Amino acid sequence: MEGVDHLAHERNKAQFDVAVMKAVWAGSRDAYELFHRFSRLVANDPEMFIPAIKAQATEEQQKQWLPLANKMKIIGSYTQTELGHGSNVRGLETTATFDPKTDEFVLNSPTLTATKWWPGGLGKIATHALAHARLIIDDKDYGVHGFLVQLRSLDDHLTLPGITIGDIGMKYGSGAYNTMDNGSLIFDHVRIPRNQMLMRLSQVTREGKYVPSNVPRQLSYGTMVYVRQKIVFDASIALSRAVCISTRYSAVRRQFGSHNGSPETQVIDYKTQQARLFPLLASAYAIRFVSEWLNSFYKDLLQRLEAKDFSTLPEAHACTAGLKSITTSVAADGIEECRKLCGGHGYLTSSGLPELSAVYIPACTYEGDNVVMLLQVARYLMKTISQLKSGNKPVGTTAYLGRAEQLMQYHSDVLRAEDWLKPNVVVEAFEARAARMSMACAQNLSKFNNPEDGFQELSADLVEAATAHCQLIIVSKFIEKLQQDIPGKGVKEQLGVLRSIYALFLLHKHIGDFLSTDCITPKQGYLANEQLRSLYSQVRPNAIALVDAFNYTDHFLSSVLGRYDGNVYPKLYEEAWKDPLNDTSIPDGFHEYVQPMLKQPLHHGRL
Ligand SMILES: CCCCCCCCCCCCCCCCCC(=O)SCCNC(=O)CCNC(=O)[C@H](O)C(C)(C)COP(=O)(O)OP(=O)(O)OC[C@H]1O[C@@H](n2cnc3c(N)ncnc32)[C@H](O)[C@@H]1OP(=O)(O)O
Ligand SMILES: Cc1cc2nc3c(=O)[nH]c(=O)nc-3n(C[C@H](O)[C@H](O)[C@H](O)COP(=O)(O)OP(=O)(O)OC[C@H]3O[C@@H](n4cnc5c(N)ncnc54)[C@H](O)[C@@H]3O)c2cc1C
Repeated sequence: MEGVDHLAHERNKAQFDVAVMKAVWAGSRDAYELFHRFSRLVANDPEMFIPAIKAQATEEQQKQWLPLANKMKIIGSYTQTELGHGSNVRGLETTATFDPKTDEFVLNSPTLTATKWWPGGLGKIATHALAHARLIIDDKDYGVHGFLVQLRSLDDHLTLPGITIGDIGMKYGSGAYNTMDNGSLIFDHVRIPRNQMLMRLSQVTREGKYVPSNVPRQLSYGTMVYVRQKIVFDASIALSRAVCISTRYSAVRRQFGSHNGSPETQVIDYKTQQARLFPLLASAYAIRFVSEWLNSFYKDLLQRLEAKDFSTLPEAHACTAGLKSITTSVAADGIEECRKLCGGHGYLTSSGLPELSAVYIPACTYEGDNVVMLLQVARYLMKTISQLKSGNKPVGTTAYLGRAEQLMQYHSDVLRAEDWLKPNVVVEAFEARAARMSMACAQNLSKFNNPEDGFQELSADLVEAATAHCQLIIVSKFIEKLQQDIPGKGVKEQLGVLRSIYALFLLHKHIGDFLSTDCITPKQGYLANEQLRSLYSQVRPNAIALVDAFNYTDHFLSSVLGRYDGNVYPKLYEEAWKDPLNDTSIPDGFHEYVQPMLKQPLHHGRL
């Protein structure tokens, strides 16, 4: 039935002010208003190229290139990865050799594996590339630097001499990511003026002298820090979108449990459905709040960099790399779980979930493979621990390691299930687990003569320690969020329930870590699980309102199952009838191929 809200009875159960929760989810009332207006107007517009120019170009270069890029007079592609190397940026093979006679750089791809491979926009549309290449002067290799290279004519869009470009072909699934022209590029001695090397961090003079910067060389990786923190925000959108679909559908879908003609049970009332769905709902909120914090940390970093204060750069790298890894993995796995939570209909394109999954899963790989990113966090943790001996007091997200001695003595004092609702009880357990896992790695590393050998050998443990550290950050930031003044009837209470679900679900999932590090006893683990079950019951009446608070339009969700009005079945049927296969009752090829088979005479005794 059109116009009827089939989920109204669910919305009436809500015990909190949904309008206020919408503003909390959006970040502020203003952000909510803005999102509300614009989400109805615009689609996602991924940035690549422009942040890199801002980070790596001199002011003069920015004045020349940014207006062109902003006004779309040129279209840029962030061209870093090659066929042979993606994670190992220092291993890139493309060369940019300085020619002092002509005051130019000569870009060249010396091997097949030096072919640029993957950059978005490169295959068909980009006019320019921010190409990463090894700077060579007088046969000396100065490592990877960024160069602005024109690829195609601005008159007829044909590729310029010495440049071979193609699209790298179809990607996973048949979905929207295939509309992105990820490309391949070979340079054959392509010349560009010297001033097209991005020279904010280091310069090459007219005489061919390399002038290294007096700022950390890691600043050249600044674009990745910027994009990774944006990806954390995107993870909250992708996961919440899938959770919204599967929560609404779980309230509509009924299976079993009818007594004397009463309606069957809504699948959202099955405890197994709740135990799979509600941690994802809580994770969406948790990722949202940590992304809010990460963004403010990043803005603070930018202000410091302006003032030549580089002190928080290593932490910013560790946080953006680690949170990018954890949140994209949770979102990608969560989307797949949401598909399963919708049963068979979840596999239909019209559910919106297969498309969302196919588009989202590469987030675990692009902008840094998730395992490689966690290894970067582990390096940061090991470095922090190694500096404890010299009296360096860690700050920020590693401050707890400064209390390592105390945390090594910690034993949880939880006696009753409700004790697990206390934020300090949860934080202490997560801190102790993370500290003990990192300290154990550091201790094992010290047994190796060569630290790099040790790092390789222990890398699986190091990844787990880094995971524990990142989960501690997310739990802590959720708790800090709730220390803010949040108005609105019941809003803070609901967020408190979600915070506890998020933390206790992680504890349940990683119970092996908590037990093997002796932070909690098996009995305390059991009590945490008992508390978790009761939290699921508390979230149940609010589930629909909590996903309504994401404020997603039906257009944005693109899902028959996730419709706001819950009118699923008629729309599912209607959608199926739009399939071109249903345009005719007899399929193409039937008369040529199938009918002759059907008309073959049956021989006696055999088919
Ligand atoms: C249905 C419709 C649906 C619609 C939804 C639509 C949604 C669509 C969304 C689409 C978005 C698409 C976007 C795609 C963008 C992809 C772009 C890319 O992948 S571009 C390509 C991206 N490519 C990648 O991400 C490559 C990944 N690889 C890397 O990042 C690096 O090579 C590495 C870090 C792994 C190693 O590097 P290496 O040099 O060997 O490093 P060492 O270990 O030797 O460390 C040296 C020192 O540097 C330090 N440091 C390191 N990094 C940073 C940093 N960022 N900052 C600061 N510092 C950093 C490090 O801590 C260490 O410090 P210290 O100890 O000395 O103090
Ligand atoms: C959809 C998509 C869009 C992209 N867009 C762009 C773009 O616009 N511009 C651009 O330049 N690039 C782009 N990329 C490339 C992307 O950044 C790289 O693919 C990514 O950084 C991973 O690098 P890789 O492919 O070399 O993986 P590899 O490093 O080869 O990873 C393969 C396996 O090796 C493991 N591994 C690698 N190193 C280590 C290590 N040190 N220790 C332990 N395990 C390790 C990884 O965990 C992984 O399991 C894109 C990629 C995709 C999928």
